[in-house]
Amino acid sequence: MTISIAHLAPPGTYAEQAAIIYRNWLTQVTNEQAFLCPHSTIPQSLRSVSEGETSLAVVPVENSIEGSVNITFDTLWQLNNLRIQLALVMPITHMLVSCANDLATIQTVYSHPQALAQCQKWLEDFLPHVQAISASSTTEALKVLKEDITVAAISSQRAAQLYDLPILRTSINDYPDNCTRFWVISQNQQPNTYKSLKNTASCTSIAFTVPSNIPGALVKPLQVFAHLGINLRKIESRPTKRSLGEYLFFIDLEADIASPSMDSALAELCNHTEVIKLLGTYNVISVTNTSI
Ligand SMILES: O=C(O)C(=O)C[C@]1(C(=O)O)C=C[C@@H](O)C=C1
Repeated sequence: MTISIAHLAPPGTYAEQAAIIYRNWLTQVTNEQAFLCPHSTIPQSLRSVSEGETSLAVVPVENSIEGSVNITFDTLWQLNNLRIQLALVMPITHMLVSCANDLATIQTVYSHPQALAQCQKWLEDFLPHVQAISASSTTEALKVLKEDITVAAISSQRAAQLYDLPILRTSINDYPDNCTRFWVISQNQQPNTYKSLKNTASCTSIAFTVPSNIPGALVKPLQVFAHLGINLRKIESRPTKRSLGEYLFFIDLEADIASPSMDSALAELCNHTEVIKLLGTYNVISVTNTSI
């Protein structure tokens, strides 16, 4: 079987880098060949898995400076047949890439909105008068840089090398320990091939809506976890998009779905939620750590 892995295009994105790291691991442990499938957007990457065009997608979920990648959460809620297989935490070090000789020449900086936000203070301090323009990825604007020395992009060192472009400033992210969490997503009902080798998962992610906008509507589902001693790692709300002030909730829990306490929690949660979706049970690994 040949495995295909969808990720955000074009070449050089951080999502591609995460997909390459995951592919190398997969080939090493399963002996299966895997190839990368670039897609123009994160929703397109996820839809390609949902529709069976690709086996897997590697998508960004959360950044240590800027927080959640909302489009990933919104798309996962909309598509019903996807499961998280693994989480990868990857260090992110942004470069200012440009053919200009100095900062004074630059008039425009392009990057993905997440990357622009991760370098917001640096941009205010060192390029206060430039126009920051959102692009569909950190590498989208790199192809125009050789034609215009007034333009810069925020990208990775690997991307600068791939496009043979000079780096004007290194490590421009506002906090040095910047990192992004990616999820490896497959269709549900997959064998454990795509997961880490450990027998138990350290994390389970779910999403739900609550029955109505009444006092205690969110407390009740949260109390289920408190009573069963299940620790919450993260909670995120997103608008349902149906009406203003109506939310759905994404929760990461520190427990394997197969544990007895999670079994009880899921049964109990059905009494306090309107729609509930299991997003996956998986392990979290750091890509600097080779122990997956
Ligand atoms: O544009 C890219 O290079 C991406 O892979 C997207 C993305 C993101 O959406 O968070 C991934 C990691 C970084 O946090 C910045 C951008």
